Amino acid sequence: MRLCVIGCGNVGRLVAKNRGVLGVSLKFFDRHPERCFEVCKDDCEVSTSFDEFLEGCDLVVEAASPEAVRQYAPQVLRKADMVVLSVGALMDKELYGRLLRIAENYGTSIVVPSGAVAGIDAIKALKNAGIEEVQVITTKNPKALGVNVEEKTVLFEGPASEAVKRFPTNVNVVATVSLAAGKEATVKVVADPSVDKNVHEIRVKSKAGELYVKVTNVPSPDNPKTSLLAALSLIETLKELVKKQRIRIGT
Ligand SMILES: NC(=O)C1=CN([C@@H]2O[C@H](COP(=O)(O)OP(=O)(O)OC[C@H]3O[C@@H](n4cnc5c(N)ncnc54)[C@H](O)[C@@H]3O)[C@@H](O)[C@H]2O)C=CC1
Ligand SMILES: O=C([O-])CC(=O)C(=O)O
Repeated sequence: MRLCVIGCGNVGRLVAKNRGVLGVSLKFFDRHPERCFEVCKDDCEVSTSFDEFLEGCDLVVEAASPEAVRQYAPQVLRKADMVVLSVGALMDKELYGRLLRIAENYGTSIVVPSGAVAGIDAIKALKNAGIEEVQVITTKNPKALGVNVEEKTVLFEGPASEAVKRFPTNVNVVATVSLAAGKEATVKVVADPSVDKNVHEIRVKSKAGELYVKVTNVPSPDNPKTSLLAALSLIETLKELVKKQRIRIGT
Protein backbone atom coordinates (compact mmCIF):
# COMPACT_ATOMS: atom_id res chain seq x y z
CA MET A 1 0.00 0.00 0.00
CA ARG A 2 1.36 3.37 -0.97
CA LEU A 3 0.22 6.24 1.24
CA CYS A 4 0.68 9.70 -0.23
CA VAL A 5 0.78 12.64 2.17
CA ILE A 6 0.25 16.31 1.28
CA GLY A 7 2.03 18.31 3.98
CA CYS A 8 5.45 17.76 5.54
CA GLY A 9 4.78 19.78 8.67
CA ASN A 10 4.02 18.68 12.18
CA VAL A 11 1.40 16.02 11.29
CA GLY A 12 3.25 14.79 8.17
CA ARG A 13 6.31 14.18 10.33
CA LEU A 14 4.29 12.06 12.77
CA VAL A 15 2.91 9.96 9.89
CA ALA A 16 6.50 9.35 8.73
CA LYS A 17 7.48 8.28 12.27
CA ASN A 18 4.60 5.78 12.30
CA ARG A 19 5.41 4.25 8.92
CA GLY A 20 6.48 0.98 10.54
CA VAL A 21 3.24 0.65 12.54
CA LEU A 22 1.19 1.37 9.42
CA GLY A 23 3.23 -0.96 7.20
CA VAL A 24 2.98 1.33 4.16
CA SER A 25 5.37 2.94 1.74
CA LEU A 26 5.19 6.72 1.86
CA LYS A 27 5.33 9.53 -0.66
CA PHE A 28 5.23 13.21 0.34
CA PHE A 29 4.41 16.53 -1.29
CA ASP A 30 4.70 20.05 0.14
CA ARG A 31 5.01 23.51 -1.34
CA HIS A 32 8.24 23.60 0.66
CA PRO A 33 9.83 20.38 -0.63
CA GLU A 34 12.88 20.86 1.59
CA ARG A 35 10.61 20.02 4.55
CA CYS A 36 9.77 16.67 2.94
CA PHE A 37 13.43 15.83 2.30
CA GLU A 38 14.04 16.50 5.98
CA VAL A 39 11.07 14.30 7.04
CA CYS A 40 11.97 11.47 4.70
CA LYS A 41 15.71 11.13 4.92
CA ASP A 42 16.27 8.00 2.80
CA ASP A 43 13.21 5.95 3.54
CA CYS A 44 10.37 7.56 1.59
CA GLU A 45 9.70 9.34 -1.70
CA VAL A 46 9.33 13.09 -2.21
CA SER A 47 7.63 14.61 -5.25
CA THR A 48 8.13 18.18 -6.31
CA SER A 49 5.38 18.01 -8.97
CA PHE A 50 1.80 17.33 -7.83
CA ASP A 51 0.93 15.30 -10.95
CA GLU A 52 3.91 13.04 -10.36
CA PHE A 53 3.00 12.82 -6.65
CA LEU A 54 -0.47 11.45 -7.47
CA GLU A 55 0.83 8.60 -9.61
CA GLY A 56 0.43 5.21 -7.95
CA CYS A 57 -1.22 6.49 -4.74
CA ASP A 58 -3.56 4.03 -3.01
CA LEU A 59 -4.66 6.52 -0.38
CA VAL A 60 -3.98 10.25 -0.04
CA VAL A 61 -3.76 12.17 3.24
CA GLU A 62 -4.15 15.94 3.38
CA ALA A 63 -2.23 17.33 6.37
CA ALA A 64 -1.52 20.77 4.96
CA SER A 65 -4.16 23.55 4.95
CA PRO A 66 -7.74 24.29 3.82
CA GLU A 67 -6.20 25.89 0.74
CA ALA A 68 -4.57 22.55 -0.11
CA VAL A 69 -7.99 20.84 0.09
CA ARG A 70 -9.42 23.38 -2.36
CA GLN A 71 -6.38 23.06 -4.64
CA TYR A 72 -5.86 19.30 -4.71
CA ALA A 73 -8.95 17.38 -3.52
CA PRO A 74 -10.82 17.50 -6.88
CA GLN A 75 -7.82 15.92 -8.62
CA VAL A 76 -7.13 13.41 -5.83
CA LEU A 77 -10.71 12.13 -5.65
CA ARG A 78 -10.61 11.22 -9.34
CA LYS A 79 -7.88 8.71 -8.42
CA ALA A 80 -7.98 7.70 -4.77
CA ASP A 81 -9.70 7.98 -1.40
CA MET A 82 -8.64 11.02 0.59
CA VAL A 83 -8.28 11.61 4.32
CA VAL A 84 -8.87 15.29 5.06
CA LEU A 85 -7.58 17.03 8.20
CA SER A 86 -8.18 20.64 7.14
CA VAL A 87 -11.90 20.01 7.42
CA GLY A 88 -12.75 23.72 7.54
CA ALA A 89 -12.50 23.72 3.75
CA LEU A 90 -15.57 21.47 3.64
CA MET A 91 -17.73 24.21 5.21
CA ASP A 92 -17.74 25.76 1.73
CA LYS A 93 -21.01 24.28 0.44
CA GLU A 94 -20.02 24.61 -3.23
CA LEU A 95 -16.70 22.79 -2.71
CA TYR A 96 -18.30 20.17 -0.45
CA GLY A 97 -21.00 19.38 -3.03
CA ARG A 98 -18.49 19.30 -5.89
CA LEU A 99 -16.14 16.93 -4.02
CA LEU A 100 -19.00 14.58 -3.13
CA ARG A 101 -20.10 14.51 -6.78
CA ILE A 102 -16.56 13.70 -7.94
CA ALA A 103 -16.26 10.97 -5.29
CA GLU A 104 -19.61 9.51 -6.40
CA ASN A 105 -18.59 9.55 -10.08
CA TYR A 106 -15.15 8.03 -9.49
CA GLY A 107 -16.11 5.59 -6.71
CA THR A 108 -13.82 7.21 -4.13
CA SER A 109 -14.39 8.49 -0.57
CA ILE A 110 -13.54 11.41 1.67
CA VAL A 111 -12.56 10.37 5.21
CA VAL A 112 -12.64 12.87 8.07
CA PRO A 113 -10.94 11.70 11.30
CA SER A 114 -12.29 12.87 14.68
CA GLY A 115 -9.11 14.96 14.87
CA ALA A 116 -8.61 17.08 17.96
CA VAL A 117 -12.05 16.37 19.48
CA ALA A 118 -13.98 13.51 21.05
CA GLY A 119 -17.67 12.66 20.90
CA ILE A 120 -18.03 12.56 17.11
CA ASP A 121 -19.37 8.99 17.46
CA ALA A 122 -22.20 10.11 19.77
CA ILE A 123 -22.99 13.23 17.73
CA LYS A 124 -23.40 11.06 14.61
CA ALA A 125 -25.70 8.72 16.53
CA LEU A 126 -27.76 11.58 18.05
CA LYS A 127 -28.33 12.99 14.57
CA ASN A 128 -30.63 10.04 13.95
CA ALA A 129 -32.94 11.33 16.70
CA GLY A 130 -32.75 14.98 15.57
CA ILE A 131 -30.27 17.57 16.82
CA GLU A 132 -31.64 20.89 18.08
CA GLU A 133 -28.47 22.76 19.07
CA VAL A 134 -24.70 22.38 18.60
CA GLN A 135 -22.14 24.65 20.25
CA VAL A 136 -18.34 24.57 20.33
CA ILE A 137 -16.10 26.70 22.53
CA THR A 138 -12.40 26.61 21.61
CA THR A 139 -9.92 28.09 24.06
CA LYS A 140 -6.22 28.33 23.26
CA ASN A 141 -3.20 30.29 24.35
CA PRO A 142 -3.06 33.63 22.45
CA LYS A 143 0.20 32.54 20.77
CA ALA A 144 -1.55 29.56 19.19
CA LEU A 145 -4.29 31.88 17.91
CA GLY A 146 -1.76 34.42 16.62
CA VAL A 147 -2.92 37.28 18.88
CA ASN A 148 -1.38 39.25 21.70
CA VAL A 149 -3.82 39.71 24.59
CA GLU A 150 -3.07 40.09 28.31
CA GLU A 151 -6.30 38.61 29.62
CA LYS A 152 -8.93 36.06 28.66
CA THR A 153 -10.59 37.47 25.51
CA VAL A 154 -13.43 36.24 23.32
CA LEU A 155 -12.07 36.67 19.78
CA PHE A 156 -15.05 35.39 17.86
CA GLU A 157 -18.68 34.41 18.30
CA GLY A 158 -20.70 33.18 15.34
CA PRO A 159 -21.39 30.30 12.97
CA ALA A 160 -18.82 27.59 12.20
CA SER A 161 -18.62 28.60 8.53
CA GLU A 162 -17.38 32.07 9.60
CA ALA A 163 -15.10 30.71 12.34
CA VAL A 164 -13.15 28.57 9.85
CA LYS A 165 -12.63 31.61 7.63
CA ARG A 166 -11.31 33.71 10.54
CA PHE A 167 -9.12 30.91 11.99
CA PRO A 168 -8.44 28.53 9.09
CA THR A 169 -5.77 26.46 10.86
CA ASN A 170 -7.13 26.65 14.42
CA VAL A 171 -10.75 25.50 14.43
CA ASN A 172 -11.12 22.73 11.87
CA VAL A 173 -12.77 20.83 14.71
CA VAL A 174 -15.88 23.04 14.47
CA ALA A 175 -16.32 21.85 10.88
CA THR A 176 -15.95 18.20 11.92
CA VAL A 177 -18.58 18.68 14.65
CA SER A 178 -20.93 20.48 12.23
CA LEU A 179 -20.59 17.79 9.56
CA ALA A 180 -21.17 15.05 12.13
CA ALA A 181 -24.26 16.84 13.48
CA GLY A 182 -25.62 17.71 10.05
CA LYS A 183 -26.13 21.19 11.52
CA GLU A 184 -23.84 24.18 11.64
CA ALA A 185 -22.34 24.67 15.12
CA THR A 186 -22.37 28.04 16.84
CA VAL A 187 -18.81 28.80 17.85
CA LYS A 188 -16.89 30.83 20.40
CA VAL A 189 -13.11 31.23 20.07
CA VAL A 190 -11.34 32.35 23.23
CA ALA A 191 -7.71 33.42 23.75
CA ASP A 192 -6.58 32.81 27.33
CA PRO A 193 -2.99 33.56 28.41
CA SER A 194 -3.45 31.33 31.48
CA VAL A 195 -3.96 28.14 29.43
CA ASP A 196 -1.19 26.08 27.88
CA LYS A 197 -3.54 23.49 26.34
CA ASN A 198 -5.93 23.48 23.38
CA VAL A 199 -9.36 23.14 24.97
CA HIS A 200 -12.51 22.29 23.03
CA GLU A 201 -15.93 22.11 24.69
CA ILE A 202 -18.83 20.67 22.71
CA ARG A 203 -22.50 20.90 23.74
CA VAL A 204 -25.23 19.14 21.79
CA LYS A 205 -28.96 19.14 22.54
CA SER A 206 -30.97 16.42 20.89
CA LYS A 207 -34.28 14.63 21.29
CA ALA A 208 -32.35 11.61 22.56
CA GLY A 209 -30.44 13.51 25.24
CA GLU A 210 -27.73 16.07 25.78
CA LEU A 211 -23.99 15.77 25.33
CA TYR A 212 -21.14 17.75 26.85
CA VAL A 213 -17.58 16.86 25.91
CA LYS A 214 -14.46 18.71 26.97
CA VAL A 215 -11.01 17.83 25.67
CA THR A 216 -7.90 19.42 27.17
CA ASN A 217 -5.27 18.69 24.56
CA VAL A 218 -1.52 18.92 24.77
CA PRO A 219 -0.33 21.05 21.81
CA SER A 220 2.09 19.47 19.34
CA PRO A 221 5.67 20.40 20.21
CA ASP A 222 6.30 21.59 16.62
CA ASN A 223 3.01 23.47 16.09
CA PRO A 224 1.14 24.79 19.17
CA LYS A 225 -2.03 25.37 17.09
CA THR A 226 -2.37 21.64 16.42
CA SER A 227 -3.17 19.29 19.30
CA LEU A 228 -1.20 16.07 19.52
CA LEU A 229 -4.59 14.30 19.63
CA ALA A 230 -5.30 15.44 16.04
CA ALA A 231 -2.18 13.67 14.73
CA LEU A 232 -2.84 10.58 16.89
CA SER A 233 -6.42 10.46 15.61
CA LEU A 234 -5.12 10.49 12.03
CA ILE A 235 -2.71 7.62 12.80
CA GLU A 236 -5.59 5.57 14.26
CA THR A 237 -7.79 6.31 11.23
CA LEU A 238 -4.98 5.28 8.89
CA LYS A 239 -4.47 2.01 10.78
CA GLU A 240 -8.14 1.23 10.21
CA LEU A 241 -7.92 2.11 6.53
CA VAL A 242 -4.70 0.30 5.65
CA LYS A 243 -5.09 -2.86 7.72
CA LYS A 244 -7.89 -5.41 7.48
CA GLN A 245 -9.82 -5.03 10.74
CA ARG A 246 -11.20 -8.14 12.41
CA ILE A 247 -13.12 -6.00 14.88
CA ARG A 248 -14.23 -2.39 14.67
CA ILE A 249 -14.92 -0.41 17.84
CA GLY A 250 -17.01 2.74 17.87
CA THR A 251 -19.60 4.31 15.60
N1 LIG B 1 -9.19 18.16 11.92
C1 LIG B 1 -8.62 18.53 13.05
O1 LIG B 1 -9.10 18.23 14.14
C2 LIG B 1 -7.35 19.29 13.00
C3 LIG B 1 -6.82 19.71 11.81
N2 LIG B 1 -5.64 20.39 11.78
C4 LIG B 1 -5.13 20.83 10.48
O2 LIG B 1 -4.25 19.87 9.95
C5 LIG B 1 -3.36 20.52 9.02
C6 LIG B 1 -1.92 20.07 9.28
O3 LIG B 1 -1.52 20.48 10.56
P1 LIG B 1 0.04 20.64 10.93
O4 LIG B 1 0.82 19.52 10.37
O5 LIG B 1 0.10 20.90 12.37
O6 LIG B 1 0.40 21.98 10.12
P2 LIG B 1 1.86 22.52 9.75
O7 LIG B 1 1.69 23.97 9.50
O8 LIG B 1 2.86 22.08 10.75
O9 LIG B 1 2.21 21.78 8.37
C7 LIG B 1 1.50 22.00 7.19
C8 LIG B 1 2.42 21.75 6.00
O10 LIG B 1 1.62 21.76 4.82
C9 LIG B 1 2.23 22.57 3.82
N3 LIG B 1 1.17 23.18 3.01
C10 LIG B 1 0.20 24.03 3.43
N4 LIG B 1 -0.59 24.40 2.41
C11 LIG B 1 -0.09 23.78 1.31
C12 LIG B 1 -0.47 23.77 -0.06
N5 LIG B 1 -1.50 24.49 -0.50
N6 LIG B 1 0.26 23.01 -0.91
C13 LIG B 1 1.32 22.30 -0.48
N7 LIG B 1 1.73 22.26 0.81
C14 LIG B 1 1.04 23.00 1.69
C15 LIG B 1 3.04 23.61 4.59
O11 LIG B 1 4.13 24.07 3.79
C16 LIG B 1 3.51 22.83 5.82
O12 LIG B 1 4.77 22.23 5.63
C17 LIG B 1 -3.59 22.03 9.22
O13 LIG B 1 -4.43 22.57 8.22
C18 LIG B 1 -4.29 22.09 10.56
O14 LIG B 1 -5.08 23.23 10.71
C19 LIG B 1 -4.94 20.62 12.93
C20 LIG B 1 -5.44 20.23 14.13
C21 LIG B 1 -6.71 19.60 14.28
O1 LIG C 1 -5.66 20.91 17.21
C1 LIG C 1 -6.59 21.56 17.72
O2 LIG C 1 -6.76 21.63 18.95
C2 LIG C 1 -7.63 22.20 16.87
C3 LIG C 1 -7.14 22.78 15.64
O3 LIG C 1 -6.05 23.29 15.51
C4 LIG C 1 -8.07 22.73 14.51
O4 LIG C 1 -9.21 22.26 14.68
O5 LIG C 1 -7.68 23.18 13.41
